[in-house]
Amino acid sequence: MGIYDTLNEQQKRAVLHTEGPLLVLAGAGSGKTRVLTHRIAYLIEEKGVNPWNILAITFTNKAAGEMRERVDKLVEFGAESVWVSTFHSMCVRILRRHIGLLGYDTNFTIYDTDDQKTLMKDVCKLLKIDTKVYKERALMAAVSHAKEELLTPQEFRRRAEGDFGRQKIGEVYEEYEKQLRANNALDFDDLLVKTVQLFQTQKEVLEYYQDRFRYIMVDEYQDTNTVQFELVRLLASKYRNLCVVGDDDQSIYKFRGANIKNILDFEQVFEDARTIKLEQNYRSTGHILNAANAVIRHNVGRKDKTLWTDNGEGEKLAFRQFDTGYDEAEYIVNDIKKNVAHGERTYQDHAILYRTNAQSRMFEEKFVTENIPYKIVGGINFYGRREIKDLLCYLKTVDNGQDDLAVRRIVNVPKRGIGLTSINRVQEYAAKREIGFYDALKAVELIPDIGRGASKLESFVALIEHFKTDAKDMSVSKLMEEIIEETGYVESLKAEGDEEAEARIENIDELISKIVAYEETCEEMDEPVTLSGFLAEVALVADIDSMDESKDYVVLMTLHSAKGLEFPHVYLVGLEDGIFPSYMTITSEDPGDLEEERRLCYVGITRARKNLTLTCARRRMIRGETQYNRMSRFVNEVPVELVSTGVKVEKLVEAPVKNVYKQAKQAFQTKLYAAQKPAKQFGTPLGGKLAYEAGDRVLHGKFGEGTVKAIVEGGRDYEVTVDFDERGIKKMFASFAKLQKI
Ligand SMILES: Nc1ncnc2c1ncn2[C@@H]1O[C@H](COP(=O)(O)OP(=O)(O)OP(=O)(O)O)[C@@H](O)[C@H]1O
Ligand SMILES: [Mg+2]
Repeated sequence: MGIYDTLNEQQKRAVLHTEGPLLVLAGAGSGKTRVLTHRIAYLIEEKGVNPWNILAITFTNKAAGEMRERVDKLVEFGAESVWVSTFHSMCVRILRRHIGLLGYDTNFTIYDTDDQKTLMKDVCKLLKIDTKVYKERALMAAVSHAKEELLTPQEFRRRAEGDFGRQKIGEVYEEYEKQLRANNALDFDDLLVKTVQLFQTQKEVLEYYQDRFRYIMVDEYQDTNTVQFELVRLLASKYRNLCVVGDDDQSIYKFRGANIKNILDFEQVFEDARTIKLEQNYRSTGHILNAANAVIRHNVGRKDKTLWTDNGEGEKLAFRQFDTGYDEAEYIVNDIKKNVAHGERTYQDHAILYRTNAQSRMFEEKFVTENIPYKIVGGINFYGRREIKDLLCYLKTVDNGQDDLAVRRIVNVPKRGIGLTSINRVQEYAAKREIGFYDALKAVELIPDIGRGASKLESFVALIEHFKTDAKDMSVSKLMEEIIEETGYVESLKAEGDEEAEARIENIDELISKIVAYEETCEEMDEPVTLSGFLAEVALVADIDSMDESKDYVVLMTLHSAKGLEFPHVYLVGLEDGIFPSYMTITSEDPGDLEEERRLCYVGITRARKNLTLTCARRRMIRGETQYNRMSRFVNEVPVELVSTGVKVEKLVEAPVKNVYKQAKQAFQTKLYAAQKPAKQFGTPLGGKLAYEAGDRVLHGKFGEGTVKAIVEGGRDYEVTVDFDERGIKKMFASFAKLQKI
């Protein structure tokens, strides 16, 4: 039996222990996730378990995807019937079927953080809450925390008796819930809470899923919170075949309610649970592992365990301290360039990990000027961008007119002369009649004092209704293109004279690529393509999912997002007291906070397989001010003999520019532009005359002087290729490029 031979003794024991509760508690890179995938294979192939009866829960969609891939490789038949899922997507799937039993519509909307914030603002306004005293963000966190702890608004208020501040929060929580429900919407926490409620109140549903999921596995168990634990407990309580794997040293989500007690109490909750420890690390070199062990040993509240490896010592860790954050970024980008130029590594072998998203900017700028492909995971989240949100709100409105926030966002976007006064009148009317915003719009003739605004609102409704009709027999991508076309969205971007219009249009194109990809996956999986399905998927894409392994680029992300992943070369940056560990944790009265920060450092170090570079800067600009920071205490905790601190940077060799991604995108764009009806042109109308031609010297605002190489008709506009003296060859649309003949 080939595949099980690659497991060590303890791993094998964990794989073979299939009946009854099992806890695998082990350090980073010891093969916990690998045990889970092999266990799934073993259950199916050796124990004859129906794949349909297996549920594997992971933390991120990315991890779920990887696990799915590994299982597909190991299992010959039936792998696709195994549910490999995150908590959230599992809950969405269940709720889409059964939430009717809780009085919701099955096409409920999922609110992301931005939507939640807008809603919270509304709630505060309605309750006349002073948002200087009660900040929206803090209120959102309080509500979220209550949900993680499975506290209803009523229970929350009961517990808050006698505490004026908490009472106020309780009121907010109650109203917030009311509004969500009125909009037929759930926030992220609700996905879990409602599923637990469903299981608690609907015995048959619970039993159905208990029978369905006879074998349950949970990865990254140390980061489950109360509601997640409850969900797993309910599902597993009938057959008790539950295997959880985790590492108490990697618990990094306390701020999100993760409860380390879930790991420590596992043996109590599930009596007769077996515990298996894994001690051999297969991921990293000896030096990297020793550094990780040395750092984590400074935490007091932990079960001691030491990992070993027979991978050999490997190279020493590199440590570099720079004058500024800029120098730090420059060094790292050049280092990566050098590694790639030497043919030792590809771009995707490198990951830059930082404490907070804001730290990405400096690196981004450097990557852009060096023309190195990179990807930010999280941070400037694609789906957080204005144009993407606008278009998604159109889709949401077409799908489910009950989402007031979505409708309000687009009612005058692009501008169609609908004023705030009209919108407020509609809003008031809706509130008074206790109906949705869109329903009020549909009855606009009944709204008093609406006056001249009425006809514009009516045509907005007509437009949406027209899309709704079309949506019935149109693919999602076609629908999206139609919406873009008929609302004149792109044209309006252009007309705004927004400097970023070109980037925004690229984003829109990217959204369409995303929709097409969704449709293709559905086809492959033989699942129906639906607008609700697409929106649910989008709502679920944790930031981490913007990472796509098939493309070659450097990955930048926060330490939190890096959990469970591995890279040949990792850069841990911004290692300064005040940044990492953060200022908050240094000054906190609770020493537990610093320990959590140290666990985060342990997670970071253990992502590296072969090379680990630690960097910091003496001074850096933060929120416009220069800060002088000491080297992080975590660096000091790494034994000095494991570290090399060479100061000289080798001479750089130019890396070959390999930009497959851009090329693919350009090809797509050309296709998309060509597909659009020429009647809706914007930009330099084709057939119009440009002031220059191929061979001419031209000047560009940003790229300087260059020579025009080619001019091609690109559907809506001329596509001009220019060889810039300083910046090389670039393709651009004539109307955006604003080239001047010189
Ligand atoms: N017995 C083994 N033989 C060879 N390689 C192994 C073995 N066990 C694990 N590995 C490899 O070691 C690496 C780490 O494994 P895995 O990701 O499963 O560890 P983990 O314990 O889940 O780590 P983390 O705590 O970071 O999530 C992977 O590349 C995996 O393929
Ligand atoms: Mg893992």
